[in-house]
Amino acid sequence: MSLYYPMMLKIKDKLCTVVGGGSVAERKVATLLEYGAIVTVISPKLTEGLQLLRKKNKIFYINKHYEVGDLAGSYLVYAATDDESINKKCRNEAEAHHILINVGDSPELSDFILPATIKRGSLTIAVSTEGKSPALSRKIREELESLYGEVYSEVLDTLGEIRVKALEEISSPEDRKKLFHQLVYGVLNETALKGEKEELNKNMWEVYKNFTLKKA
Ligand SMILES: C[C@@]1(CC(=O)O)c2cc3[nH]c(cc4nc(cc5[nH]c(cc(n2)[C@H]1CCC(=O)O)[C@@](C)(CC(=O)O)[C@@H]5CCC(=O)O)C(CC(=O)O)=C4CCC(=O)O)c(CCC(=O)O)c3CC(=O)O
Ligand SMILES: NC(=O)C1=CN([C@@H]2O[C@H](COP(=O)(O)OP(=O)(O)OC[C@H]3O[C@@H](n4cnc5c(N)ncnc54)[C@H](O)[C@@H]3O)[C@@H](O)[C@H]2O)C=CC1
Repeated sequence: MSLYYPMMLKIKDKLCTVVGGGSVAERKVATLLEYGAIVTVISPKLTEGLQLLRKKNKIFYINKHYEVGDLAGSYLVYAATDDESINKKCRNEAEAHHILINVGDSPELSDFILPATIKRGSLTIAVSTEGKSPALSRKIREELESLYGEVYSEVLDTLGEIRVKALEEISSPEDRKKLFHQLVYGVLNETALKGEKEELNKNMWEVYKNFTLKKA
């Protein structure tokens, strides 16, 4: 049985707290900001990277050691100090108030863990090992990166546009499914993906046109 339930979480404008100001905290802060969270860091020390974010007003900073009560109002928390007992205290407070927490030194104590991810526009590919081997997650991420290149960002936008149009213009769900499979399995072969993006977009729309003509 899987211990961690995979899902995509919206954290834009949510209050997220990171306890600790080291390199692990810095990495976690970076992803939180990337996804639009409002980030507070609690730590007596900050890395240079975090100090820079503070100067640019990208994060709120509370210069102190963690104390029980500091997590009040948080939606999500990272306990990323180098002190196991402090991380556990954070875990206890979060648990008591139903706040989602990731404990940097303990997948077991974490409500959620981070996968290794690839972003290509709207496409996200995530790899996780239930915390058994972050190094393997990283290796698989690197392998998938060359398989799913930047071109997928545009491909996906076009697929999305075609899908919106198809939902309006093709009434049968069976037919729509056939079309989407033709697009995904047929047009997106290796040679097409290595060619010109314009050509690929044109071909996808061509498939759509031919499909609707045949059905008309
Ligand atoms: C449980 C988890 C908690 C969490 O969510 O943070 C966790 C925990 C720990 N990682 C540790 C070490 C390393 N972490 C990495 C890399 C990444 N770690 C990430 C996630 C996770 N790490 C979660 C589980 C992910 C899963 O299920 O697979 C990635 C995928 C995503 C990210 O962090 O954003 C990112 C790759 C990003 C990328 O490149 O794509 C490397 C590799 C490297 O740097 O080359 C090493 C050194 C090699 C090694 O240890 O494998 C240690 C210290 C162990 C020690 O003390 O020795 C702990 C603590 C522990 O295990 O107790
Ligand atoms: N999840 C992951 O991907 C990884 C997790 N780790 C684990 O994460 C932890 C942190 O690692 P690093 O960032 O490298 O450590 P670090 O030593 O660089 O940073 C620790 C930070 O915690 C702060 N801190 C210490 N006591 C505190 C307290 N009472 N309240 C608030 N802040 C406090 C320190 O000021 C410092 O900024 C370690 O336990 C390590 O095992 C390590 C590597 C990867």
